[in-house]
Amino acid sequence: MTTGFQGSLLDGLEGEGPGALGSSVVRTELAHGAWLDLRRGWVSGADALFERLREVVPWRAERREMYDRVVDVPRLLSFYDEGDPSPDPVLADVHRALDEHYEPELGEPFRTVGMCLYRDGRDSVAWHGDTVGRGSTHDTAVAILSLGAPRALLLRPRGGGAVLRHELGHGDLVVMGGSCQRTWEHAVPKTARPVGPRISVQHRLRGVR
Ligand SMILES: O=C(O)CCC(=O)C(=O)O
Ligand SMILES: [Fe+2]
Repeated sequence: MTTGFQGSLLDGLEGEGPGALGSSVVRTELAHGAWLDLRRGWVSGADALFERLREVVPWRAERREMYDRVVDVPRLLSFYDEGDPSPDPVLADVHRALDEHYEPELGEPFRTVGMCLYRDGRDSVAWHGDTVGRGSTHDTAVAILSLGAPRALLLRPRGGGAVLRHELGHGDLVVMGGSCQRTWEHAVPKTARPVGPRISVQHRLRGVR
């Protein structure tokens, strides 16, 4: 095994790609008009897809200003803008399947694909909402495919309240919808546990980052 995480033995037997969505998607209504959809094990062949993306995606390290210092962003990033070709045919299928399921509800397709590579437990994303652009004022949706080692996605209401925790990995789909980006925050915290790498693939609507 070269992936550094424990892949499922069954993974890939049914062929690679997204499975059904439909009634296999479990929606949880959250407070303040937010909702969260979860579809475990949505993409089969997730190990192979993970390996290909790790190879072919042009991962970038970024530095950001934090208060009076410039710090390393603790994860690698890549961004595919509207119209950019997908780096992998399975990801193109994923995008199509998301649109088939969600466009009737959202009234528009997913347009951009952001990717994060969490190299190990020291990589993370701090509490935030995806509020650059429309997400700060309008309902939106962010659909995230998780590949590789499971990591916790945390959610908390902005006004304070209990933290929700979902371990995501290995082909799981999570979709944050409704007011989630402006009324809740999410994070992938660092962990001291020895964990392998994880890739998250975030699909967003036009004008949302
Ligand atoms: O890696 C994830 O699942 C979340 C990433 C995220 O929140 C973001 O890039 O805005
Ligand atoms: Fe985010």
